[in-house]
Amino acid sequence: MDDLALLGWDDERAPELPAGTAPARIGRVDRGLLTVLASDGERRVHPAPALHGGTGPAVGDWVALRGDLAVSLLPRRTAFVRTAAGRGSAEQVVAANLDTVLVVDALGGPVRLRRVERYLAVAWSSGATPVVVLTKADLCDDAPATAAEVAEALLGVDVVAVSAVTEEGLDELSARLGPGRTAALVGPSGVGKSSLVNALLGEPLVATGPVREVDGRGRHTTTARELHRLPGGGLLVDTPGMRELALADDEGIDVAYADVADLAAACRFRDCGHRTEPGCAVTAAIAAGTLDLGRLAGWRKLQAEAHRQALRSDARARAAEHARVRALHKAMRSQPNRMR
Ligand SMILES: Nc1nc2c(ncn2[C@@H]2O[C@H](COP(=O)(O)OP(=O)(O)OP(=O)(O)O)[C@@H](O)[C@H]2O)c(=O)[nH]1
Ligand SMILES: [Zn+2]
Repeated sequence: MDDLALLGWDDERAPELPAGTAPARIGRVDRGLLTVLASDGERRVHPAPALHGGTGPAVGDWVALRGDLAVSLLPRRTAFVRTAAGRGSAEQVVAANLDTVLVVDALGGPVRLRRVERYLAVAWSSGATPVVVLTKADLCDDAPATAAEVAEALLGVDVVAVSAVTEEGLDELSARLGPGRTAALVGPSGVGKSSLVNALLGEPLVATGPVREVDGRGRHTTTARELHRLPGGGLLVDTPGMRELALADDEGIDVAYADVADLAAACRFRDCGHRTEPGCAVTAAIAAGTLDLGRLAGWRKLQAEAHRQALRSDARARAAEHARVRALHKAMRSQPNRMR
C-alpha cells in the first residue's frame, strides 16, 4: 500500500480533485490552521475560506492541497455528528470518514446493555460499522462467555473482549483495525478508553505529542495530532468531542434495534403503540419470550428522545422561518412606493 492508501485514501472511490492539488487528511483542526497528513508527511496548512462553509473541516476529513493552502473539502464517506446541546440545532462533525466505531464498555461489573445500545445507535447513524469492545477482561471470570452473551443480546454486532493489563484480545481487535482503516472510540468515562488507546498504539500518547510549535501569529501553542497511526497500519481518531455521546437519529436506532423495528413493522396498525393494540407483533414477541422487555424499553426511550429532538429542531426551523417572513414584511413596509 502506498502512503495515501495507508491514510485511508481509496483510489477506486476517490472524489475528483481540483487541478494542481493533492489529497491530504486532516489530523487536527485548530482555530487558524489545519494539521494534515499527506503522502510526503505531516504539516500545518491554512484553510481557504471555502472550507468554513457548512459544518467546516473535521478530523479525518480529506482536503485538496495546493502548496500550503487547503483549497477545498472533499466529500465525506461517513460523519460522526454531534448536535450541540441546548444551543440551537447546530450540528458539528466531530470526526469524518470513520470506518469503524469502537463502542467501549467494561467487564469490571455487569455490562450495561441499554447504554451500549445507545452508543450503537449513534455509531450506526454515522455511517461507520460499530464493534463492541469489552475492556478489563482480566476482571471477569469468563470474558469469552460474557462476550458471547453480549453478542447474542445485541444482534448483528461483533463483540471483542480485551484487557489493557494482560493484553488479551488486543491482537484480535488490532486485526480489525487494518491498514488504511480508520476507527474511533466512544463510551462512558472510566471504562478504559485511554488505556485502550495507549495499548493499541503500543506507547503512551504523551510520548507522541504534544509538540511545541509556532503558529501563524507567532504565538506558541501546544498541538497534538488527533488522528493516530496504529502499528498495524490502521488509524485511530481520538478527539475529546468524539467521546461525548450524541443523539442518534431514527435510522441509527432502527439499525441498532433492527429486531424491534422489524417487529413493529409487522404490527396490524401502522401507528401501533405496542401496548394493548390487537395484532401487535411487538407485545406478541414479548409474550413469547423472543424479545427482551429491557431491550424494548431501551428502544422506546431512544425513540422518544429522537422524537423530542426532531420536534425541537422543527420548532427552531419554524421560528427561523417566522423571523425571515417578519423581516421581509418590515422591509416592505419601509418601502415608500410599495404596491398594494
Ligand atoms: N483491571 C483493568 N483495569 C483497567 C483496564 N483498562 C483500564 N483500567 C483502569 O480503569 C480506569 C479508567 O481507565 P481510563 O483508561 O482512564 O478510562 P477512560 O474510559 O479513558 O476514562 P475517561 O478518560 O474518563 O473517559 C483506570 O484506573 C485504569 O487503570 C484493564 O484492561 N484492566
Ligand atoms: Zn405493535
